[in-house]
Amino acid sequence: MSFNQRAAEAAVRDLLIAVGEDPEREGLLETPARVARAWKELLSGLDEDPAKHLEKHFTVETDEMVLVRDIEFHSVCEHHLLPFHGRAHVAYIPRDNKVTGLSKLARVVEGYARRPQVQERLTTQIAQALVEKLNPQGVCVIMEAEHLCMTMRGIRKTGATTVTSKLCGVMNNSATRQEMMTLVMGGNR
Ligand SMILES: Nc1nc2c(ncn2[C@@H]2O[C@H](COP(=O)(O)OP(=O)(O)OP(=O)(O)O)[C@@H](O)[C@H]2O)c(=O)[nH]1
Ligand SMILES: [Zn+2]
Repeated sequence: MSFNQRAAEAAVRDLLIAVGEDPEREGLLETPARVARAWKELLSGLDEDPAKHLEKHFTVETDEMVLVRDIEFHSVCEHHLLPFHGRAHVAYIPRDNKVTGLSKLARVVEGYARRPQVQERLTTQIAQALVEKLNPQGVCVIMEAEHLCMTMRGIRKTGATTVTSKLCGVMNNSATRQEMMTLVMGGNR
C-alpha cells in the first residue's frame, strides 16, 4: 500500500478534533495537508527497498575495513510515532575486492530509518542488507540515538542515548565490538 495523502489529511483533522482543537480556525486550516506531506517524507522508506542501493558495486583491490561513521539519521519510533535521531556507523570488510559506493551506505541507513521502527531492528536491517548484497567478510553497524518518546514525554530523560549494534561474519566477536565502540564513540565522550 502506498501513501494516501487524502486519508492522512482526514486522520490529522480527526486527531485535531480529538485533542479538543478546532481544525477550522485560521492557523490550522492548512495543517492537515502540511502534516500529511511531512509524514509522507518521514516515512518515505516504506516505498523503497533500501538494500537495492547496494546492488551497484565495483572492484577495488582491498581486504581492509571500510568504515563510514557519523551518518546522521532521523527515524520514527513505532510505539509512539515520535522521532528518534542520532548517528549510524557502518563498517564492512570486503570479500573478493567487492566494494560499494560510500554514499550507498548512507542511502541504506536513510531508507530503513524512514519507516516506523525500533532501533534494534533498524540496526539489524542495515547489517543484513550489506551481508546479502556484498557478501562481505564482516559487517558492523553501530547506532546511537536519542528517542523523543523518552525525552519529551514519559520518563523525560533528556540526554539519554541508546546504543545498538549488529556484528556479522569475522567482525562478530567481543574484541571487535570493543574496538569498534572505541573507534566510533571514543572521541565523542
Ligand atoms: N527496545 C526499544 N524500545 C523502544 C524503542 N523506542 C521506544 N521504545 C520503548 O517502547 C516502550 C513502550 O512501552 P509501553 O509500556 O507499551 O508504552 P508507554 O506506556 O508509553 O511507556 P513509557 O515510555 O515507559 O511511558 C517504552 O519503554 C519505550 O521506551 C526502540 O527503538 N527500542
Ligand atoms: Zn517511542
